[in-house]
Amino acid sequence: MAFASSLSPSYSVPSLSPKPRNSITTLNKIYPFSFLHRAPIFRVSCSSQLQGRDSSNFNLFASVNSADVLLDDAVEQVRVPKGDTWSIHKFGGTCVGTSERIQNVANIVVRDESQRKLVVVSAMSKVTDMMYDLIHKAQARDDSYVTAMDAVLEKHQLTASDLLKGDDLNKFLARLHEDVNNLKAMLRAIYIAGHATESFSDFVAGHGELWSAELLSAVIRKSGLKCACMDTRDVLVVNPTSSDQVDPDYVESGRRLDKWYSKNSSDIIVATGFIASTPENIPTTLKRDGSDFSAAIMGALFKARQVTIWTDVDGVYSADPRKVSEAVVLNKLSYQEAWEMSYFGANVLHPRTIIPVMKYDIPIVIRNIFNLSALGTTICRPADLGSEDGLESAVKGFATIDNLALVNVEGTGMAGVPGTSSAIFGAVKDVGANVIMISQASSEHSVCFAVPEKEVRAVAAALESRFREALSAGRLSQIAVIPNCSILAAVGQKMASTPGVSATLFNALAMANINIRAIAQGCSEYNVTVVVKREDCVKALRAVHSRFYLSRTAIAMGIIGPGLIGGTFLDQLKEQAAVLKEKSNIDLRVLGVTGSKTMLLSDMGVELSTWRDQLEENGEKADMQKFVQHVHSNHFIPNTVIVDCTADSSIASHYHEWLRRGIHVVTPNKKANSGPLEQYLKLRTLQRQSYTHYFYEATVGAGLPIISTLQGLLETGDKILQIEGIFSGTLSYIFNNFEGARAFSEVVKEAKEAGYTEPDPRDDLSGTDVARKVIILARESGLKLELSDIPIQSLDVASAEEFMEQLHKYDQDLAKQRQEAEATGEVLRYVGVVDVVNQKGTVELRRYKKEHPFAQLSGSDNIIAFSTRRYEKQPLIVRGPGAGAEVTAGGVFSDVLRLASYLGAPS
Ligand SMILES: NC(=O)C1=CN([C@@H]2O[C@H](COP(=O)(O)OP(=O)(O)OC[C@H]3O[C@@H](n4cnc5c(N)ncnc54)[C@H](OP(=O)(O)O)[C@@H]3O)[C@@H](O)[C@H]2O)C=CC1
Ligand SMILES: N[C@@H](CC=O)C(=O)O
Ligand code: NA
Repeated sequence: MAFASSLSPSYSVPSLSPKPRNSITTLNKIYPFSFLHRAPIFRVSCSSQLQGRDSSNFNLFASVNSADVLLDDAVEQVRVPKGDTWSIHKFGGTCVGTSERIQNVANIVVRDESQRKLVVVSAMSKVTDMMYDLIHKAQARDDSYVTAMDAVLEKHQLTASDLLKGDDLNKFLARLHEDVNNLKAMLRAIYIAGHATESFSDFVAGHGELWSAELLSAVIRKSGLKCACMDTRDVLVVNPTSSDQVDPDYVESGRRLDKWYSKNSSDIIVATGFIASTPENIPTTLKRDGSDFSAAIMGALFKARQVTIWTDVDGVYSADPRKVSEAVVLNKLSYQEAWEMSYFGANVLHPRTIIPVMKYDIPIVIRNIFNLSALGTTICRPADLGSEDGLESAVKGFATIDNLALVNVEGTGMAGVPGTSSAIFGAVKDVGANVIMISQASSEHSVCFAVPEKEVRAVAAALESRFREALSAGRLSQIAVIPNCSILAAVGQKMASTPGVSATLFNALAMANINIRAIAQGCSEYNVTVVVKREDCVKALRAVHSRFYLSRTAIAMGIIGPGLIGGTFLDQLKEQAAVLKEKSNIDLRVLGVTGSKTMLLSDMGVELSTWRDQLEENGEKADMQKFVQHVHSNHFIPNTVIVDCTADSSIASHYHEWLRRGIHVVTPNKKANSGPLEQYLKLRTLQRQSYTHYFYEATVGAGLPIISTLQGLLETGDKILQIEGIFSGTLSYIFNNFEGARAFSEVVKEAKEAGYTEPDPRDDLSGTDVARKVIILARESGLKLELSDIPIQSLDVASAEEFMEQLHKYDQDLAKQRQEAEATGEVLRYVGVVDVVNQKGTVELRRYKKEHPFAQLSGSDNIIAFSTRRYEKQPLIVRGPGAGAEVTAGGVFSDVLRLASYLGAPS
């Protein structure tokens, strides 16, 4: 028979009768978790349904122990040359997807300088799916299986014609045709029966591997090297288990390997991945990730130097790079770390593929076939991890699982009642649900566990039915379902021995304003698992990733109002950003800049030396919603701050919403804190209740420490009596320079040109700006005042421009007032007073003796005197320039750095 001759003569036709199940029974057995290399810790392997997402992982540990002995025996027995001489490579379907790629694989194998090489190869990409499709079609009595078979034939014919010539090509094509004819006959039988057994399917599907192995070995032989092709069904013997897995029969496989090698001895072997046979010689497969498993088993049987798994990614990432664009490729992972990462959904090796090589400390290297310059990730024993990584790598990676629900079973009747957990999880098992994590506080008042969202309804119903009596008797108070949850797991070998890792993790989550719904940490300490709201999951992942892998503190910034202050702030940031990153580990990224008409958005950070040109040339139409959305969520940095450098009340009215969304706000804009009292109080209440920060130092005295001084006094229990001062840089400048024959209007223009005035200078000259500052300080001191409670003179001019043009009208009146003051040895000063004792605020033009500190100012100086219970006789005085681009932008900048330090940056 053609297919029999193309395979090993020892094969029997797949049997239609049920196969004997010969799995290793490990349930309900206590076994030491021996490979931890630590004090003995015992894990209890209970019912597989209760343990986790892929419950078989846990039982694997038990299998290791039983299989250990067998593997040892097998390896002992194998007489083929073993040890450091062999290197194992595994190439997946995409690596051999085209003729060029197969040639590339052959080149890699030839270049490998190891003395002996065994190459495990998968079917060409898509071929396994095509083969299963043939079977489905035949089963469904769909005639098109014939043309589908021809398509598979053509694919391999074309590939072979590209790669081989002459005899080599003819030999391959002859075999291919023979196989296809046999497969057609077999598919015909399936078509007639309308049914295919699992072994029939496995037999048909496995041809993809046979053909790619034949092709690759022929291509390697082209380079003059001897290369044998191994049909692994002649060697690998496995026992299917009940959980859609197989257990290798190492002893029998070793025996068959010896037999095979005695006939096919070669220093290069290309072996089929994925396929194997049962002890009865019935073709089967190694199931999911089968080719990786084939490579690992071969690695163990040959006691290889290394197993290299070739794939299309640079290695194992510290987090899913689709979710965290700054995820890094990990150089090294321990077997246990790789295990945990894969368990939590990272695209690493399936745990079972690690077991055989782990037994002999054989490193597995994950490499990218499309990027040979990437060194890949080495998965090895903990002792080989090295210590070059430092403290931060106590956590190696983060993984997430979405679409979960938490179930919380709560009640006083649970405490001290043996069997409660068993009853809960027994009910869960009965509905076939898979428990992903469990958490129970030691008070025993509640047990909380996570299950896939799609299973939670059945779980809740089962629990309600199981505990109906307890619920009605009040022994259980509730069975609550918390939907829309995700799991975030931090994985790392060194977590066990590094204090403070959990604290750092939880702190990063708190700083990103993420609420943790449940926590679990197994005693292995290889992972800490938290449950968060699904909508927070990516943000949480980015927050913890950035905390452990990026700078200590990464902050995404959105700058609104790149005018005088905003622009100067961006320039200061440009000068200082690198120093901050290097010295203080603070990464400030401006992801957006917006004015009222145009905005500039960037995913990785606006180039700070060219932002003005970029905004002008590439700016898009300003859209505040899009701007905030971009800065806050469309990136990899967990912390966001919006820096509002406008004087706009409508921008200020967004602060509440931004803070509520976890966006920090820094601003020199006085509108929010001097606007309607009710909104102000709402804002401050929200700020105090959350971990979101709102800093506004530059609203009073520009960069001078006025707000922080007042807050310091109040927080340390001092009692404010009065705050009196010259709060306007503009007016200070004007009165400091309004001397001799100079016109008032001329001095005002100078103040405007120096950048001291408000965007609308009428605010300065009318006293409104000072009144706003008085209100800000009054409210900070606890007074509930509105701006309208402070009488100021209103100016009756249509626009700021018109006002500046008509300034000369004020010259005469002010010149007169000044002369009157001078005549009595006094100067004019515009002062603001917060009278905390009498709960009122005032602004007015006052006269001061020339010796008075308020008369000693120069330039745009502000001077603010705090009279308090502690500073009653001599007030605490802060003095210095209180307006201007550099000092104000500096004040804004230092608020941003204060935020960074609140978010964990070193102080
Ligand atoms: N100058 C100083 O010494 C001090 C100033 N301050 C405060 O700093 C803030 C900025 O002042 P300054 O830089 O001098 O003012 P500018 O007029 O120079 O800049 C204001 C900026 O805000 C932008 N803007 C205005 N409205 C909006 C809006 N609705 N949406 C987006 N952007 C908007 C403007 O953009 P566009 O041009 O596109 O309209 C402009 O870029 C003010 O609140 C001021 O009180 C505080 C302390 C001292
Ligand atoms: N225009 C203001 C600027 C600071 O708040 C002033 O003159 O003080
Ligand atoms: Na200030």
